[in-house]
Amino acid sequence: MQQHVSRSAEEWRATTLRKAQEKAAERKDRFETSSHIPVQPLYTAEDVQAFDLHERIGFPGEFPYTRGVQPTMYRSRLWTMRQYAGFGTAEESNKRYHYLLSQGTTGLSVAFDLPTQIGYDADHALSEGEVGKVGVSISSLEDMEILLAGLPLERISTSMTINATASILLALYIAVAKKQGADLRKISGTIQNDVLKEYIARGTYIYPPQHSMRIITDIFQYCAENIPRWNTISISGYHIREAGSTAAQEIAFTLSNAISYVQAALDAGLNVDKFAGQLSFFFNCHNNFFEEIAKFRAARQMWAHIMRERFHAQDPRSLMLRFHTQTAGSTLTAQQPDNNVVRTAYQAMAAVLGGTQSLHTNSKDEALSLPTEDSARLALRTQQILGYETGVADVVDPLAGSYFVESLTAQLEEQAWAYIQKIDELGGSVRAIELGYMQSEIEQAAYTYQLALEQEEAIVVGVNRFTQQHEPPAELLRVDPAIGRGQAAKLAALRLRRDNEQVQQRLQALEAAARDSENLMPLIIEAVEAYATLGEISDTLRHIFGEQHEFRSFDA
Ligand SMILES: CC(C)(COP(=O)(O)OP(=O)(O)OC[C@H]1O[C@@H](n2cnc3c(N)ncnc32)[C@H](O)[C@@H]1OP(=O)(O)O)[C@@H](O)C(=O)NCCC(=O)NCCSC(=O)CCC(=O)O
Repeated sequence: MQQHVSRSAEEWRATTLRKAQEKAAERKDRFETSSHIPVQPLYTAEDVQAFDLHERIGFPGEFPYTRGVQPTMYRSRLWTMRQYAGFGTAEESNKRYHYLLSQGTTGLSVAFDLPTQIGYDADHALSEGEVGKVGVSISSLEDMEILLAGLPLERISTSMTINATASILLALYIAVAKKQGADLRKISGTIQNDVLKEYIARGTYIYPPQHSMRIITDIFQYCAENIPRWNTISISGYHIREAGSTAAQEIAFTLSNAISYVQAALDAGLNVDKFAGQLSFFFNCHNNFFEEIAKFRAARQMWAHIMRERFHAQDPRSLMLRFHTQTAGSTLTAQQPDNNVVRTAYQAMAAVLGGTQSLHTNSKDEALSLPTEDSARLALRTQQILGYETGVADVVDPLAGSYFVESLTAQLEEQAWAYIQKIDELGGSVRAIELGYMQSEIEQAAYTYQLALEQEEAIVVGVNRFTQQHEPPAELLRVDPAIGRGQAAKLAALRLRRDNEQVQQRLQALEAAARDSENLMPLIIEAVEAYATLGEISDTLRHIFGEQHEFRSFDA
């Protein structure tokens, strides 16, 4: 039977297809995906003959989880609609979260400004001009109480995009949850806490790698014992992709980083099944529809194998790659911003067909500014239409068995395994980052794409094709530039009001623990509860751990 199919596909190519191509030449000499996988005109059973399809895909909710981590997927529960939001003051951001919830968003996702992300208080000289710009400004427990006012932390899950200062923001969240009287064993959410990708692609790191890894493993251990439903890290390919990587690199570098986190935790003496179930992932969803779906399926399968075979995890939850997706910010265009609604909708559909657990859809104006309330609502409506109107959520992993998607999944995997092997040979992710390896691979991929764009091999509608002369100005959100002064005044008042002796004692206790190997989390929680600020805590750790500057560039 297989022979018959393969023979007839070959015959079809030699006869019917060839004749058709003679009459109507194809649009391009070569069709390929972002990872340079050639795309054939047709896929048939022969493209999946080389592997045991059943073994590769299995069933949903079972090893190797290619078809999804939940047996019923969206038939029981739609993905979490989790719109990333936050700007200006805690008051303004809190208002936006209540608004999003009133419009049907099902999870919260907090964006912090750059000073908060790199451990400077709003009144620090280096914070000037940045306070409240790309996210909310949080310097102390006082701000966090306002940010989370009226939000039931036992019932809603909250993601916080915070990395170098993740331990502090988590401590602040816990402190507010305790004040609300919430049961810490019930609160759930995610901190991004993925500093390795900050070194590679995003840039908000503070300390050198070995100290960052120590803080991260302290968090794994603290959460496993105290807030067991918390996702302790969101190992992110998103920013690697935004920096210009291919889909295959996105999988490979993310999983390589994940391997390093697991290894660091094991080296610190943790038991794999005690922490691995709360590791989570975060991917980009870019434009190449089928490649993106294949990417999610490949990553899930690879992670299950890594955890079972490399780390000998036993608990099924440790083998499951659970992930959040954000549509690709880098595909949004400042030109003809309405087109971004369409791009985002296609990308969102690919994320859902790929089995995402949680999704952020970008707003149409995000190439120009933070989203207005209206555009944030339209982005959420895009998800709601996908979930409630299109029917794509009614069946589990509908594209399994597609010759094309399965073939792409296998080819992406092959490329990603080769990268993982290369990184292992270099000595693992941390070493590869120090050598500048991932950074240089991404730069090369970004450069290749830029050339394709300039030579118009890659088309971006409204940018290098179908442009429009006169575009009406868009209505944009503006963050009040006076916010920095207001935040500084608030902090000055706090520093006068709080018990400064207690603050100093707690910072000293933290410093002593940092010199030693004691878990830092309980001490950071005690410090924030005494209203020590984010900047003071970060400075205490800077003093012991030092600061990381740029990495070298890679010599192949
Ligand atoms: C694990 C994820 C990915 C998703 O968690 P969620 O809580 O949303 O979803 P979930 O775990 O799938 O589902 C919640 C609960 O429902 C259960 N559940 C779900 N589906 C089910 C089904 N079909 N049958 C039975 N149970 C089901 C789950 O097991 C879970 O319960 P149990 O808990 O009991 O199992 C988490 O880490 C997350 O929410 N991440 C979001 C990250 C994020 O928003 N990042 C923003 C980055 S923004 C960014 O970086 C932008 C750029 C920049 O700033 O640079």
